Amino acid sequence: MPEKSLILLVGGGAVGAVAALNLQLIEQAEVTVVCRSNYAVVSQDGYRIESCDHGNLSGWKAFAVLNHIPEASSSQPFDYIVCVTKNIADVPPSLADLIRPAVTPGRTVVVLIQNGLNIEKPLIQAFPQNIVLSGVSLIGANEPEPGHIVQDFPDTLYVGPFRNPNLKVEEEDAAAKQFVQLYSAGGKTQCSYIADVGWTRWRKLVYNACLNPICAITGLDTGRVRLADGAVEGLVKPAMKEIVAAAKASGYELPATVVDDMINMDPLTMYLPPSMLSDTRKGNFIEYENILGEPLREGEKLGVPMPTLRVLYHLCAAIQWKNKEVKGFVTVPPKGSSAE
Ligand SMILES: NC(=O)C1=CN([C@@H]2O[C@H](COP(=O)(O)OP(=O)(O)OC[C@H]3O[C@@H](n4cnc5c(N)ncnc54)[C@H](OP(=O)(O)O)[C@@H]3O)[C@@H](O)[C@H]2O)C=CC1
Ligand SMILES: CC(C)(CO)C(=O)C(=O)O
Repeated sequence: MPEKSLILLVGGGAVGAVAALNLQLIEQAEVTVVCRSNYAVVSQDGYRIESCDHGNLSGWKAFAVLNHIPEASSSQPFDYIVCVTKNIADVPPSLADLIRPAVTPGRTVVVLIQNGLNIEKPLIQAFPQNIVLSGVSLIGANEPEPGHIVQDFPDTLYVGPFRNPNLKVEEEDAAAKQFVQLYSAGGKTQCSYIADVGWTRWRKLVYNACLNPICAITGLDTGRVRLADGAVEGLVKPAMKEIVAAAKASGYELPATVVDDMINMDPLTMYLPPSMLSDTRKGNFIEYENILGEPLREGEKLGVPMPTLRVLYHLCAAIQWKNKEVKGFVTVPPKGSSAE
């Protein structure tokens, strides 16, 4: 019997719960899930999962559930820390600070199953001797109430290494392939190794940088955006074409059909709420800096005009600010005071 991989999965929400389930399916891995708002229900009753890949499960439990990040153990270090939180770059703590106590330098492989661009940079800077892997997920999953996970769209995960100049390419590739093997072992999901992480991320951004903010701002799911008067021609396609142009300027040629492919990716009548819409509906912070801000900054730096995305970016920034005020991260001068 090969030894089990010790996995800490941080962020036991919609995608994290399904990832934990996949990783623990055939007991090659011992998965400890770190939860926050759903900790009480998940630790007590387990997850209730309605999944197009796994069927209906009631009371599913990972090996362990925690409400804090554990300290790394010298005798039993984590082989992987799989990060499936929303990556909110403009709200502390940073992901690197969050997971730091559990990371064993030079040993733990950090896996980012998160949307967005340049998300690896702070992690490689914080953990220069650790391999950092990219996980680009095409799942459609939500958590309508704590511990209740609904997965409508099959889990397809593309894994590859973010290149860290301090490490050997062969070791990074081997770690990515090993993780693919672990994730796929249960046979319920599509998980593949993809060497070109940049291309995979830019391709996914054609969807996320455009539909996530448009849905979050309008309150419409992707089916309704497709039905709404003029939204696809006037908003979605112009935004997507700006991402395609920014990708090209960054050295990534995307397929000619990518805009239509992304618009039609989920069936219209699935009425899929992208993760950013789920967040605005719950009053959560949104991942707009990594999903929208970073590709916008990359594109504009290279001289690509991106007027649609710039407007979407500022609308998202205003939504984020509204939530920061609600949650006490910013305060406003008292009404009627002379402050500017
Ligand atoms: N949902 C989807 O269909 C898809 C999502 N993605 C990406 O996957 C990532 C995860 O998304 P998703 O699963 O939807 O997000 P969720 O909000 O459903 O889950 C994130 C989980 O992380 C928890 N969390 C956040 N911060 C901490 C912390 N400091 N300590 C412990 N737990 C924490 C959250 O807790 P709390 O509830 O307290 O906030 C929540 O349970 C994102 O990057 C998203 O863009 C990619 C493809 C599809
Ligand atoms: C595109 C989608 C729905 C999953 O593939 C996603 O990435 C999200 O909800 O953020």
